[in-house]
Amino acid sequence: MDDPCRLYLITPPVLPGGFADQLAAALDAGDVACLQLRLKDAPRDAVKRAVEALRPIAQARDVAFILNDDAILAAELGCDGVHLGQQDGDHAGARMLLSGKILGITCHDSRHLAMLAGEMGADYVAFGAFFPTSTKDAKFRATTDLLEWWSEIAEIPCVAIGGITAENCAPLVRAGADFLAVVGAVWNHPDGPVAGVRAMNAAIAAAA
Ligand SMILES: Cc1ncc(COP(=O)(O)OP(=O)(O)O)c(N)n1
Ligand SMILES: Cc1nc(C(=O)O)sc1CCOP(=O)(O)O
Ligand SMILES: [Mg+2]
Repeated sequence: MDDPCRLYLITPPVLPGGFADQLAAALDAGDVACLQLRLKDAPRDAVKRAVEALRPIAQARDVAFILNDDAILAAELGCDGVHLGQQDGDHAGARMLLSGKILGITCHDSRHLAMLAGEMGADYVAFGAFFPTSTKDAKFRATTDLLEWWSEIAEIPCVAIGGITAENCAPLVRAGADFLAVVGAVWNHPDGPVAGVRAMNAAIAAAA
């Protein structure tokens, strides 16, 4: 049997006050495979301080701590890996720098980019956006046939991202997504992030 689909949590783009406590409670609320720190446009020092505060919270719970965009900082600060987009520098260099750590690569809606990422040694490929999202101005739209195709031909896990919620995730799970990456479904959940993690886990389990 295939490994079950799991939740991949990404931080809000700007961290609110008291975020460390919110994060600990969210990670204690249910299964979370990875936490990605994604602070767009924050100065390097602020990212560094956030890694130092949040990495121990994730790692103490066996949640892989992934840094967005910056392979050098990820290596320097003891992160479990890095997530790189197509404009985020040298993927092959990051693979060498972070040997033994997790390297995830954004592949948008592209089979070609996914094949290249796989050949280069990525630990996962990410496809998206699957749904409209207010978290970022997503320029690409992916569909479930991409997840079905990738699951058929590749051993490397795939992540689905973009506008995913407990209400709309079932087709992605059934199409073979190994991970569902979310921001808003957890941090903007009307009943708070603990309820968001519980709702996502319940929806993933129900879809499987
Ligand atoms: C798991 C995951 N998938 C995709 C992305 C998007 O990465 P990128 O295209 O580099 O865009 P930014 O996140 O840097 O705005 C991601 N971060 N995580
Ligand atoms: C960071 C990111 N990358 C995307 C892509 O399509 O590559 S969509 C996205 C935003 C994910 O946030 P939410 O779960 O709130 O939609
Ligand atoms: Mg990026």
